[in-house]
Amino acid sequence: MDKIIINGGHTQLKGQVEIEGAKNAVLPLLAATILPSEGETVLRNVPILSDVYTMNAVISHLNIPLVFDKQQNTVVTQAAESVAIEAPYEYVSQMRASIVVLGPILARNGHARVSMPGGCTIGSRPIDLHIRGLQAMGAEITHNGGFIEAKADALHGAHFYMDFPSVGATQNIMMAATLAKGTMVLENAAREPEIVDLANLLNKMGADVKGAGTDTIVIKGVEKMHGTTHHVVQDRIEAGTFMVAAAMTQGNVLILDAVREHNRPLLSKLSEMGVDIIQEEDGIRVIGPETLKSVNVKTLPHPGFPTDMQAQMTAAQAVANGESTMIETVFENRFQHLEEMRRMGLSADISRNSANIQGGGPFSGAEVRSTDLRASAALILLGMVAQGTTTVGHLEHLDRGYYKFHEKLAKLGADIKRINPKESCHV
Ligand SMILES: CC(=O)N[C@H]1[C@@H](OP(=O)(O)OP(=O)(O)OC[C@H]2O[C@@H](n3ccc(=O)[nH]c3=O)[C@H](O)[C@@H]2O)O[C@H](CO)[C@@H](O)[C@@H]1O
Ligand SMILES: C=C(OP(=O)(O)O)C(=O)O
Repeated sequence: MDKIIINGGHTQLKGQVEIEGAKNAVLPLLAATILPSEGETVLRNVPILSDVYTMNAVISHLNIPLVFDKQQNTVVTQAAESVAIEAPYEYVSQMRASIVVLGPILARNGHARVSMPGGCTIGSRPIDLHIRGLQAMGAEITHNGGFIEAKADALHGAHFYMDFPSVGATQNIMMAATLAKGTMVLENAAREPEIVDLANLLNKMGADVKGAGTDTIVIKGVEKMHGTTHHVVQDRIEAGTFMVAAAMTQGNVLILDAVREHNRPLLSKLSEMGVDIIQEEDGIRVIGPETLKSVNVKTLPHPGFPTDMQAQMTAAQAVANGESTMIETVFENRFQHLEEMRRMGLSADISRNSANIQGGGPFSGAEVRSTDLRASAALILLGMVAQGTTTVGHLEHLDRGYYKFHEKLAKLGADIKRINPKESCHV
């Protein structure tokens, strides 16, 4: 099994780093390729990640011809005359995000069968909002044999208020509404940059989506959609991870083409911690201070502090001077990395969704395991600060969302290597 080995305690990251296209944008964009009934769709800046392979497999399974050119980071799909109705367990069990094919398959076929995604290590992750949104548009939904089956002779527009601004539900409902009759008004919608990226692609495909990036999205149904070309937005979570890495290692790193607007809550917290943030022509430079100051952080839906940066920010609080509280409000079980960090010397008390962190260390290298995607990145960041050798296992989580993470860190000066690279998952 692959492992990352870090020799830490002396790392000062320096240089510049390129960031990939966003995992959380490209997965729904790939799902949107189900919608066009004519033409070719070209997605550029597609990251080489195991989740992308999984979504590509789902799309191909639906009879949509798809070619992934890894040299060019491009996916090309051809509109299918007839799209299959079923996304099987085999794929959905590998990646929860495959649930976002439900809306587009239903929109194209009037009938969709998607395996129930189930929970994952960070929480139970129900899909009630996806289902209620589709029901509001006239879909009949049944659960049978581990599948959700959705049927609608003709989806229609409606008003739907989401109890919580779910990212996936917003994407599913938006895509279902593109080909519905009439106007869909989605209130308390998610506002993430990845939602805006999806709306931009849908509009280029001929849809009529307005308000993405605000809490009310209005989708006027159109007769049909066509292929187009689209550049996937930058991964703000990968960018943020390198920002935190620079901050934790007294580093000086230029995050190329980073978008300040997409990482505002993180940048503001890093500034409070004493980190220098400089906007340059080519990106954002992050300079870590000699000693980081602790700050309290609470995760929230965008534009609040992203839950996908919580583990990495917890690693930063661990090395910062002082006590801090991390409150996780989005997922109910997203503190497993703390247990692994304890093995490296972390002192933290967890009470429900709140962790009190006594920062400052000292930290020593240890053998730890990734428990989820962002936990793996956070453990590697702490490993760069801890004295001695840290070994991080279960890299299948890391490969879902980071492309050549260890190589990028090594290029910035970290003493890090990955062993058994041949067995690595597609990457
Ligand atoms: C592929 C992708 O883009 N994944 C991101 C997406 O996940 P995802 O789209 O799954 O996240 P959601 O925004 O839907 O979930 C947020 C919260 O809402 C709850 N919920 C969601 C749907 C629903 O029908 N009912 C319900 O109760 C979830 O259990 C969770 O507690 O947004 C999350 C929140 O920013 C990120 O951490 C994930 O990285
Ligand atoms: C939780 C994440 O992703 P997913 O929703 O794909 O599990 C993440 O990207 O941190």
